[in-house]
Amino acid sequence: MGTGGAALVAAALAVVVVTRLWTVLLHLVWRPYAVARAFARQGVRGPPYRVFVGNSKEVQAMRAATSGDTLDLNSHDYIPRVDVALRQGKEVFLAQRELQFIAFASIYNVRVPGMQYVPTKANVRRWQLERTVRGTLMAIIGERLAAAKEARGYGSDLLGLMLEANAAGDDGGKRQQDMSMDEIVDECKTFFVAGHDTTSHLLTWAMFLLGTHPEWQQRLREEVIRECGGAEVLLRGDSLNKLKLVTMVLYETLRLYGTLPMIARQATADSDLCGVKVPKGTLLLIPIAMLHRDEEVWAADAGAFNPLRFRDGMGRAAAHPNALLSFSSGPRSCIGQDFAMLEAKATLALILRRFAFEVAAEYVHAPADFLTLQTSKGLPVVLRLLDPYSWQETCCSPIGVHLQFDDSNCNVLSRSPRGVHLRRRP
Ligand code: HEM
Repeated sequence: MGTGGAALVAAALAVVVVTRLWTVLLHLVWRPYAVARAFARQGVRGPPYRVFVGNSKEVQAMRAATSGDTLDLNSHDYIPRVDVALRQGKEVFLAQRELQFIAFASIYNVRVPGMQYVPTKANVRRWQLERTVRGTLMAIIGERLAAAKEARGYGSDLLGLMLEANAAGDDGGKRQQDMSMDEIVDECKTFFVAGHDTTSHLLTWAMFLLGTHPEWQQRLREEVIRECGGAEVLLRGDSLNKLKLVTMVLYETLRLYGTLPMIARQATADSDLCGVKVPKGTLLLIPIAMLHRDEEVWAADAGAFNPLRFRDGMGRAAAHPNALLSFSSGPRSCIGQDFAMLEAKATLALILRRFAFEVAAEYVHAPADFLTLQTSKGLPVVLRLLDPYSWQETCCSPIGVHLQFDDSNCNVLSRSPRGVHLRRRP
């Protein structure tokens, strides 16, 4: 290559480097400061932004400071434990009563652009897991495609419908509803994650609340037996739909211990949120758990377990009909909410018909936010078998169980005079 060629390559490289540098500066310096200034002018303030780390360090320090705290069993105020940034936001929120939302420009982990491509230990593990997930899903899809070739069809479930949409795209003309294989794999991943942990945590927290409120547990048991019959009767969808008290308890569980304590939305255009100007691209964190404890919306007993607030339905439980945000709201709300509620009702009905239960003494009440709201060390409960005729406790010894609602994650920890102990696999 001549001198001219080398100069050309160097110039091209320089253009690429300068463009990249400009983008990095824009994202890491100019934009965060501009957004923080824009919000500050409107009265929404937080700790000052620092290049690269934002407010992550403050958030991490505050989370670390509260991680050892445990709560009283009657306290449902885990906000300071799981999101101390929200507590700080609450101060801003309260100080600026006229404002209707809190904006956070910080995220917990520092995100350096391009870092996701660096083979760090965590990234290598992530890549491995992604390969495994994709491989497993593609194997399932492969079986369906093979079955379809034998003219047995794609199946009538969600995967079958998506594969049909994929095949429809094979005839050349692309339609809006056609799906690529990558889109199908992504949808499957979403459903695996969104459809499993969420319901299992809802059930765990419902068991916690019923285990600490025996009077409600008994009311629910009576309702289940009245509407669905005893343990020997098969559960039916129509009888599950009649379980009003169970539904009320599940809503109250979702309010106090909703699986997703916070969701995020990005402004796709410059917007006006109740008088606060939100610039395009701003990431807004919606602190669901905190909103669910707002006394102006949920009444003075917002911090207490009171399923009766839902006696006239979800829409009338609070000052705003859409106040319960556990499944989010609007066009991107949870697609599986009816299914989740039915699943939870059926599981609770099965348990309530067979067992009386209480939270074991060794339980540590320290809800933790690992993307979903979880118990820190499982939920040890003591189950007492009920006599199927009298609904009284039998004379069998109680069984101590670590509940996880996921048998693939449980194993027998020990057998003790009190029964079998199960614990989550590491
Ligand atoms: C108690 C159980 C559940 C809770 C609390 C819950 C909560 C939520 C929330 C809050 C969202 C919105 C997330 C966001 O916008 O960032 C969501 C979305 C979603 N959920 Fe659920 N969910 C539950 C169960 C399920 C189940 C059982 C399924 C599937 C069978 C499911 C599938 C989905 C899907 C696919 C989305 C994404 C919808 C979209 O983006 O358009 N969820 N869920």
